[in-house]
Amino acid sequence: MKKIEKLVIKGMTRRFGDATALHDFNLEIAGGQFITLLGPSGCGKSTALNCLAGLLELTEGEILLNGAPVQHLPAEKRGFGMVFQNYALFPHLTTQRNISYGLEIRRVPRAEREQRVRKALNMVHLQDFGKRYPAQMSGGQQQRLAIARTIVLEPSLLLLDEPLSNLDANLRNEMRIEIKRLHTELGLTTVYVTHDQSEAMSLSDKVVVMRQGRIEQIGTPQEIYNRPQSLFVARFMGYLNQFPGTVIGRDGEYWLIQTASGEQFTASSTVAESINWQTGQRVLACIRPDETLADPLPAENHVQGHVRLVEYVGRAYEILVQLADERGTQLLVHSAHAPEIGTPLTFGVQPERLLLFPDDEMTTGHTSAEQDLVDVAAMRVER
Ligand SMILES: Nc1ncnc2c1ncn2[C@@H]1O[C@H](COP(=O)(O)OP(=O)(O)OP(=O)(O)O)[C@@H](O)[C@H]1O
Repeated sequence: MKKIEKLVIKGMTRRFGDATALHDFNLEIAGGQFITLLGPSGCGKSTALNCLAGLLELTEGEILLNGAPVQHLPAEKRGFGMVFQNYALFPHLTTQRNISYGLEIRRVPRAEREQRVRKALNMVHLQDFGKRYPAQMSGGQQQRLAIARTIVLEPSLLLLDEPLSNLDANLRNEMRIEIKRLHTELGLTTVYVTHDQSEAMSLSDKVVVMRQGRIEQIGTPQEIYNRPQSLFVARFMGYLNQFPGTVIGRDGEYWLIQTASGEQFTASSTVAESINWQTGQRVLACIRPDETLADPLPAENHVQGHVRLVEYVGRAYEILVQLADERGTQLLVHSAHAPEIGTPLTFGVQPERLLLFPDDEMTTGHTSAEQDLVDVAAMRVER
């Protein structure tokens, strides 16, 4: 199979009638990389993957495999392997036959076939399950079989569409490690679709965050996590707390903001347009709950409120803090200690972890699918 040196996707667009499911998708993938497409339901992740796989025709754009266009090739001629969310196993074939089927179609000689099936079974730790039928195996085993069936064909590109979504939390973690191991050991190039940010963070060399059929941000997990370039990406990365303020000045790389109740904070911004911000710019200041500091309290950037709820979330207490502002803002804070309900609480946040985004309709207007995400955040705060 042709190894990937470079896969370049240029202006990939897919429309269904009047609706654009994918718009001007551009991405470069180097051989050996693990790429994740991350975003909420309906943002176009599967459409992008299916276009890459050759299961959907592109309305516009190009896919260049080592410089040669492949967008007009049928799926089977691209040499890519796809693992589907529902596994798509053959129920009437044993594990061995499920794996060997693709090799039979390709007329691989019997001896080589048997040897490759054995190797694939070992690779996914299913060597003792060769004679079982899919219905006789657990969800995790079926998932491993789906992967084995694909990698036995030595695909130049492995495409995985939410492969862990049908598994319970423990198995998901186990299989996540398994997928990364196979990717590394076999030197695969992988494109993985998920709506789970922790999966994207732990697996990827590069994360592509998508929203409404468009790419919102591309970066390493560290870049996406620490330097989200829009409020949408920030929320997706767990910056659930937000409160409004106004820019009142600049201090080197930091911004000085003031809330409606007169408190001042030093904060950062990862948004490119922030270089044009003037005094008076309305902003939303965002903090991840696990980046708030109640004990020890930092020297500056203090927020004061009252404890409304306390919940142990393992390693820390998650505290719902009610601020005294007229908007009734509630924030989630993490602390090593559990305070009494109703008591005052002061916490702080380091200026580089308090991120500012423009507070306008463009950044706060959400589609219904995105609203689900926002609702999840809101639900946590409403408890
Ligand atoms: N065959 C189709 N006909 C019409 N619209 C479609 C079709 N397939 C997808 N869409 C639309 O395109 C958009 C993107 O869908 P897609 O399945 O790519 O999203 P997704 O991010 O993979 O979502 P999920 O995580 O829910 O699978 C959605 O609005 C969807 O309704």
